[in-house]
Amino acid sequence: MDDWEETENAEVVSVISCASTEGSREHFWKDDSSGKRADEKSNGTGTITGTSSFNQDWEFFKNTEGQQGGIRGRGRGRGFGRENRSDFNGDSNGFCESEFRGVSRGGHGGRGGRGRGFRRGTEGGSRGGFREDGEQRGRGGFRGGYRGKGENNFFQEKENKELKQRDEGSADKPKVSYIPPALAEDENSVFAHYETGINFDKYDDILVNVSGTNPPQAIMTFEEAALCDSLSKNVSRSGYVKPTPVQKHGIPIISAGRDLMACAQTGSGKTAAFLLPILHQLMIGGASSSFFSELQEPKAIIVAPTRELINQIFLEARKFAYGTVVRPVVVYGGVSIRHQVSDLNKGCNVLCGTPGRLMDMIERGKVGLSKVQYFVLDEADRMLDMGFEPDMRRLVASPGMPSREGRQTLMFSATFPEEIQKLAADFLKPDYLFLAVGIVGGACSDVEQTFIEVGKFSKREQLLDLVKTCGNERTIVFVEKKRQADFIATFLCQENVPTTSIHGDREQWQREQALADFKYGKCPVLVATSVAARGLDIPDVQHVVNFDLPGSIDEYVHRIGRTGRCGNVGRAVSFFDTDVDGHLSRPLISILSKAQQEVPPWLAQLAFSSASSGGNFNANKNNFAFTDSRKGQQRGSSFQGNTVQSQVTAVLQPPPEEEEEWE
Ligand SMILES: Nc1ncnc2c1ncn2[C@@H]1O[C@H](COP(=O)(O)OP(=O)(O)OP(=O)(O)O)[C@@H](O)[C@H]1O
Repeated sequence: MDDWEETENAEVVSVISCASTEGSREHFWKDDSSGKRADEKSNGTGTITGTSSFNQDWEFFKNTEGQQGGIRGRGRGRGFGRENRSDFNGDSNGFCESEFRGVSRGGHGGRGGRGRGFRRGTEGGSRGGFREDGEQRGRGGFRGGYRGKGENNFFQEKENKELKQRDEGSADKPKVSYIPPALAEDENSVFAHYETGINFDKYDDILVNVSGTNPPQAIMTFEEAALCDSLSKNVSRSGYVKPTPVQKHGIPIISAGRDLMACAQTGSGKTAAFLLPILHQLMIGGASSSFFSELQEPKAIIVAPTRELINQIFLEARKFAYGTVVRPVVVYGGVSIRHQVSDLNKGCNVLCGTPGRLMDMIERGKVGLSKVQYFVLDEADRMLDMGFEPDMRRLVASPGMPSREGRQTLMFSATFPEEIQKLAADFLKPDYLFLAVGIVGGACSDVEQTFIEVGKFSKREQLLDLVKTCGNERTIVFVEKKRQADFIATFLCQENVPTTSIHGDREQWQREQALADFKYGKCPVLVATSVAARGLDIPDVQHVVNFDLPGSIDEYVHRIGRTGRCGNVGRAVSFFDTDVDGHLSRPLISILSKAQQEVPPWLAQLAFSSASSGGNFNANKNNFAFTDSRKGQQRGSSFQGNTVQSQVTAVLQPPPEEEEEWE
């Protein structure tokens, strides 16, 4: 059943987070009135400090409570909305029951991002009415065919008017007023990091392939990268002693001005691989931005598919640019646009954004593209799949954006399906380099993968057993549906397992709160949809549980990559329901064997029987690739370096209907 087809009388339970079995929610909030969260002082390893969003959230909640009520009432949407009130005013005991239950019906669905007509309660409001941001625009009204000149003006005026209205809010559409807490500026907070793990040095043994003409020589040390002084200092302060393979090869390629498509396993330092050479160039080029100008013209644009990920990239950029003239800025949905515009106006050399909000800023005339030298797509295969490809095409076709010859385009991911590689070629110069560290699309070998054959009705009990044995170790539980995320989180809370949840139907402040509660140990279990599958670098995540396996093998690789990062080891346990997950048996076996891990006999049997019965196995179509897609087309051409993997095949499934709304 689709998320939106909730039966009229179903009681919907939603979760903010359940952090302690002592005292009430009210107590929980009041305790932190000092402005600092008790839990933020330590992450259990003593290395992380951070700024609290707690009091601000509370203020936000108080300020918007009326609005949240006000946005309900249209459409069939049904409410999760009361969750907030029951959370904060709820009675003090039995927090699981009183805090997380709340039913609201008749929600104002707002206008769904992708043309869905209705949504549930508060969530509905947040996707519709609460969003005055670019996502909706990106996904809705600005698409379409050619417009004549006059028509363009007409549309432009109409769009400007709409933007203005949205920005100012209107009676039935409250504007997004959430302002994230100010970031801590002190050095310790900026450079907080976790330690590399015991397997960090094993990165050196990974096979690396660079294909394309004249690749520059790899560096072996950061000194060889000859980064400018301040950047070099910031690299050391970040605890980086030696570069990872993707950095050893990626940094000189980018510094040589080449376009790049880079594929390296999860958690192996791709972010720094693109940030360091870009920041270096901007620093030596005497980056200047127009302070307090209404039009900012960044030299680098970085896009990523989710708000949390782009924010993380921004924080990395801010860290490396610390104490220099380079000013990174981040824009993403769910946050007050005015707040972001005023931040932008203070100057911007590197702009990090989710596609919707970024396009919004461009269309509002706040961001000009004519000075763009670097265009970076992180999680590039996601940015170019069906969901985002039109946005990316629109972005590169936007007025002022230099053509691919006039800019440097850089793409990074842990997975690069062949179809996407072909598509990506439209954005890259023809002589781009393809860098493969290890097996393209392969899972991180530091993650021990286990599978449990389980029917859908016993998953909950199995999960409970699992998380109870994990104690306080940090665990991410992935589910397919947003509603399921709330149900499972509530279930675990009721079983006294401090749990929170993150998914695309939660307000931005709730998402940030959930991540903070998870990061700083208040809730060691985070139940998440695929919105948290890619890129998130959360310290000390020891376990990933796939309560539901994802529809695609690539998504599986990204999900389990939330643990076992940067040389640390981790565990992934997946519930395998033969009724629904059968199509994954073959690609999973392939992933397991490439990571040199044991294949459970029942999984091998299943894969074998599905292949011998004809199944939908298609030997010619991989849904994850192992090499530079140009090789097959241009045998005998000038490509250098040969990727060796080839024999593994996978089942090509039609992409599952996407439930999560992306940024
Ligand atoms: N050379 C290095 N030395 C020490 N730590 C590093 C180094 N490079 C990166 N890291 C750290 O490793 C962690 C993972 O890096 P990063 O998030 O860039 O991985 P990624 O390859 O982008 O992963 P994903 O595919 O999941 O997006 C981060 O905490 C980062 O600061």
